[in-house]
Parts: sequence; structure tokens; C-alpha cells
Amino acid sequence: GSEQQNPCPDMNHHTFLESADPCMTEIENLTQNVWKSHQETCQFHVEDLQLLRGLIFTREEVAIYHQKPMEEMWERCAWRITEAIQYVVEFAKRVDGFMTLCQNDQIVLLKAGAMEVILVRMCRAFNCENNTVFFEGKYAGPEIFHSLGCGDLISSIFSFSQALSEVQLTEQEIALFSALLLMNANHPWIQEKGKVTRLQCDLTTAFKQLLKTHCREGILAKLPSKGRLRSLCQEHVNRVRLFRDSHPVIVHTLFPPLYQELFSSDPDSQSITQ
Ligand SMILES: N#Cc1cc2c(cc1C(F)(C(F)(F)F)C(F)(F)F)CC[C@H]1N(C(=O)[C@H]3CC[C@H](C(=O)O)CC3)CC[C@@]21S(=O)(=O)c1ccc(F)cc1
Repeated sequence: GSEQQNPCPDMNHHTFLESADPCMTEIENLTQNVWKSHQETCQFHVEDLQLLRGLIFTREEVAIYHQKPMEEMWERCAWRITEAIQYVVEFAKRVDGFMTLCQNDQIVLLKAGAMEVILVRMCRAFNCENNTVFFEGKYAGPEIFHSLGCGDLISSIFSFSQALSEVQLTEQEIALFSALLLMNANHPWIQEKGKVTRLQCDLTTAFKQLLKTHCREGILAKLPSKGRLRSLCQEHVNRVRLFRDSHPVIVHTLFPPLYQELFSSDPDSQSITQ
């Protein structure tokens, strides 16, 4: 009879949608919102980064970078990471729910997670075929960062990007993974733990739902562990502090304020979400 065709005979089409599991559409809306926020706040579109892979620094250009003093190279990278941080701040502000958090929690989450999001975003600008990354207009191998004087950190950044690019994350996966890296309710300084936990759990549901829909659950085992990302970022912070302590004047005059706040030690430095 008609019951077989229509499992809920007493509901016509539109009431069925309204009575469908609301959190399902909420989760789908959240996925769309995070994906859109990511697309709007990346510095480069992944298609452009792919197209530019043919543009690689020549040996002569690399030699010029090697002649640059350490301070200049640090200042160049500092500006670039400050720029990247500003884009990540904008990403966070566009993720549904983030702006409902109190100012303190927004700052704590960004200070703890911005660098991790930048490292995940970096894998879009990384070419694992020749171990190069997009930097200042062309693709460069690790040797171009030689004058920074932190070869081990650079090689760990490159091997991290190598491992992550093998997962071949889609933009949607990068978007949701990035949002999850930021929404970490377990951070000790969080004041409204409940609100961040709710955001974290909705984003986890959205991420799991996305992976399930695209039969991509297998990547969960290949994603960098929280510990791996955290230790890499901690290594960054230590290096930057090391450089800052040995070049106080440079850092306080030339380094962008946002960079100093992000890498500064005191956890309650003023807001970075102006
Ligand atoms: N100052 C710096 C610094 C700056 C950067 C990184 C690390 C550091 C430190 F690791 C250092 F210096 F020690 F190497 C630091 F400081 F964090 F410790 C990694 C993310 C990079 N980055 C990107 O890859 C962007 C991310 C966003 C993406 C997009 O939105 O499309 C475009 C590409 C932004 C800054 C940048 S970089 O390009 O200067 C760079 C520097 C070293 C390196 F080995 C590779 C790249």
C-alpha cells in the first residue's frame, strides 16, 4: 500500500524536513560555514599554489638569500607569519560560535592554536615532489632558510609538511581540521569551558560526518597527533625567543607586534583580535 512508498504517511514533504533531526542540518550548516570561512581567509587559493609549482628559485637566487644577514631573514619570515596569523584570526572570527566566546577565550584559543593552523595551511603551499614550499613568490627548498640559523627546526617543518601532504587533505578537511585545532576546550586558561566544549563537539561531529560521507575515515590515523603539532610549535616558539633574546633591539623595533604577542611568554598579553 501507500505506506510502503511513504514511510511517514501523515507528514507531507516540507513538515518532514522540519521534523528531520535538527542537529543534522545544524551540523551541515556548520560544515558549510567553516569551509566558506577557510576559503575566504586563506592567503592563496590552492589552485594558484598548484599552478605556481613550476616557479622555483634558481641557484643564484638561493645564493642571494644565503648572503642575507640572519636578522633580515628573521624579519622577512616574521612579517610573513604575522600576515598568516592575521588571516587565521579572521578565519576564527568567521567560524560560527567563535565570536560568542568571551574575549579572553578567543585570545587564549588563538595564541595556542594559530601556529598549528598555519602549519596545516602550509601543506597547501608545499610541493612534496621536490620538497619545496611557496615563499616570497616562488617555491623554495629548506636551504633557502639557511641564514635563519635553525636548520633542525626548518627540517622538522619540511618533514611535517611532507607527511601531511601525503594525506592529500581536501580544502573542506583542512577547514574543519583547522577549526578543530583552534577550538581546544582543554586549554587551562579557558574561562567558559562549556561553550568551547560545545563548539569543539559540534566541529568533531561535522568533521566525522564529512569523513564518513566521503569514505575518508582512514585519514584520521594519518593526521598529525596533537602532541606532534604542539611540540613543533613549541620548538618554533623557543627558537623565536632564542632569536629575540639574542637580538632584543631588532625584535622590539622591527618585528610586527602581532608576532611578538603570539610568541611572547605572558599568557594574558593584550588582544590579538582587534
Ligand atoms: N618567523 C617565522 C616562520 C614563518 C613561517 C613558518 C615558520 C616560521 C618559524 F618556524 C621559523 F622562522 F622558525 F621558521 C617560526 F618563526 F614560527 F618559528 C612556517 C609557516 C610559513 N608560512 C606559510 O607557509 C603560509 C601559511 C598560510 C598559507 C595560506 O594561507 O595560503 C600560505 C603559506 C607563513 C610564514 C612561514 S614562512 O613562509 O615564512 C616559512 C618559514 C620557514 C619555513 F621553513 C617555511 C616557510
